[in-house]
Amino acid sequence: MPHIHVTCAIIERNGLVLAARRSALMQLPLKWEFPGGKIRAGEDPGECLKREIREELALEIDIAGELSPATHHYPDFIVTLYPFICKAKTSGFKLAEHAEAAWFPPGELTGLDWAEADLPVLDAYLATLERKS
Ligand SMILES: Nc1nc2c([nH]c(=O)n2[C@H]2C[C@H](O)[C@@H](COP(=O)(O)OP(=O)(O)OP(=O)(O)O)O2)c(=O)[nH]1
Repeated sequence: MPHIHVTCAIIERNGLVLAARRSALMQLPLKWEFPGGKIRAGEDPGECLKREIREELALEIDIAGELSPATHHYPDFIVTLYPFICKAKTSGFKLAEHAEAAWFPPGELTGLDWAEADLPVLDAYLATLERKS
């Protein structure tokens, strides 16, 4: 069973969070995710994430923190997500791969149809916001 290692970005700006919807042609079609991608051999995870976000959304980010990695078993592969909390330098983005992306108030994120691996990541992120409030 393949095991892939994927960085993903929880990108904040002005109290909103960016979520992206996978295209119909991608694996896990039309599921919502935190954008990111596979870590290349020898690549620093933070650099991987900045590269992926630039490629997929033409967005520049700063990394502000990270959450614990989360491993999920899909029927045909295993993924470990490495989630980073990021700040976007600008609000505008340009879709290169995703079906759509949008800025959401954190409280609306749970209503999206997430890739299953993201559910514990989303819970952990929302818990960090609870602790801050
Ligand atoms: N980017 C991302 N991928 C996720 C998340 N949750 C989740 O299960 N995945 C899965 C979907 C994909 O099978 C895999 C990531 O692959 P990808 O296609 O986004 O990565 P990539 O851009 O490096 O792909 P590629 O260059 O090989 O086409 O991880 C998530 O929040 N973000």
